[in-house]
Amino acid sequence: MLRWQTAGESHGEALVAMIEGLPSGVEIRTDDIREALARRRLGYGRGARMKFEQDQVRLLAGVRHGSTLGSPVAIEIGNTEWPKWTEVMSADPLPEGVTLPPEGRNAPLSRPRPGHADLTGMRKYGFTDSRPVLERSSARETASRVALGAVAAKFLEQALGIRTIAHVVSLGGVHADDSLPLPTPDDLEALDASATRTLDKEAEERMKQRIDEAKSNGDTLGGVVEVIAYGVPAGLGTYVESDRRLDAALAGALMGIQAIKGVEVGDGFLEAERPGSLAHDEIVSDAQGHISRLSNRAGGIEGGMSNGEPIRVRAAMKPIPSLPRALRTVDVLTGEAATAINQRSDATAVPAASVVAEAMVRLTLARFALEKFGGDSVAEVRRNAEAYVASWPEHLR
Ligand SMILES: Cc1cc2nc3c(=O)[nH]c(=O)nc-3n(C[C@H](O)[C@H](O)[C@H](O)COP(=O)(O)O)c2cc1C
Ligand SMILES: C=C(O[C@@H]1CC(C(=O)O)=C[C@@H](OP(=O)(O)O)[C@H]1O)C(=O)O
Repeated sequence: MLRWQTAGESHGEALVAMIEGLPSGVEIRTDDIREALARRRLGYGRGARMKFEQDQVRLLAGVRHGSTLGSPVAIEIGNTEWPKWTEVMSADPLPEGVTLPPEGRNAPLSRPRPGHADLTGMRKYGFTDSRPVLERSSARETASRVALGAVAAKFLEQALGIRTIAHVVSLGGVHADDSLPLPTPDDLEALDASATRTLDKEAEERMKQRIDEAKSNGDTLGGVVEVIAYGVPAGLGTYVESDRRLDAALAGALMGIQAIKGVEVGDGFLEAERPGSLAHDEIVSDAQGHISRLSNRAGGIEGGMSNGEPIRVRAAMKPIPSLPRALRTVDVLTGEAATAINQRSDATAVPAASVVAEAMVRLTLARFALEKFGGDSVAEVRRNAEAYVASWPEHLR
């Protein structure tokens, strides 16, 4: 089974990510990971840190001469801010006699921020300061998952021809025109060039205006992102047990991203409002006698299995909870009313969240594809997948 794990604090020395269970022969370069990480840093409304934080990537293990070995892949992403944080975040006790002045970045954070893990994290782990909580609950961690997603993407494409794309469908209540054609992986350059990762230029201008307004009001914005996966063969996941459903796994993977509060598969919540006659994807036989669909409202998943249509999932992100216009809280040291600490922060990170969501979809599809097809080398996975499809009667392929 494909497994992955990450470690690292937001202002620690580095993030570390591992993925185990990939076959040999996946071609991957440090630059592929670097590019994915650069994409996550961009986006209109990102805060100051993203302007100077450079992700220093090292492929530490599992890859030789640009190709995976079948052994665990380990990736390190160094924090360029580390020199400023070495003492505050030192793993070892500070040398005898060295104490940090209780100001600046050393100041105890006793005013938990609503909308963050701060308050409950302090109670749960026994801290009187939210620093140890925010260091790991911060979305800095998503850089590790994007790095892993870049590796999964190479596997999916090389073994199975699966490609993904992610975009922003709404930001701060401004919706991109949903009658526009869905983006495909060929739109990646255009999406990279877009400040809000949307192909609707007119909506983009309004989104940017909305972000500017929010910023000048000391406020923040959320939005909705969508990931589409093309070329996924029918039959990943299963209806036979709930915990093996592909839709459930994708929903869990997306909900596991910081600040994601809702997930839709296909037309999702809109489906609940439609009559059955307008909610499903009718099956027809085309001119060549091949089975096909008249629509894809299901988002490529029926019965917990991919059905061969593009997979389409959406995630709703809440507004960034660290507001310049600070929210009310209580100082846990004095019990007195206070306003939440507000360090520099993003006005919105919805474009970045689309990149993170894509990484989670890639990882989840890679896990399900390996479960279905197995194989210790890319060539073996490919052979298994081809034999599987070839086993269907001609008209079902
Ligand atoms: C890519 C990304 C960037 C984020 N940047 C910030 C930020 O700069 N400031 C902030 O307060 N929250 C930021 N967040 C959101 C917090 O990490 C998130 O709201 C917090 O972890 C609590 O969310 P939860 O209740 O869903 O875990 C970001 C989230 C993501 C996905
Ligand atoms: C560092 C990243 O995002 C951070 C996510 C984040 C949060 O609270 O989630 C808060 C901010 O960090 P800081 O408080 O150090 O400015 C963001 O910059 C990143 O995405 O790489």
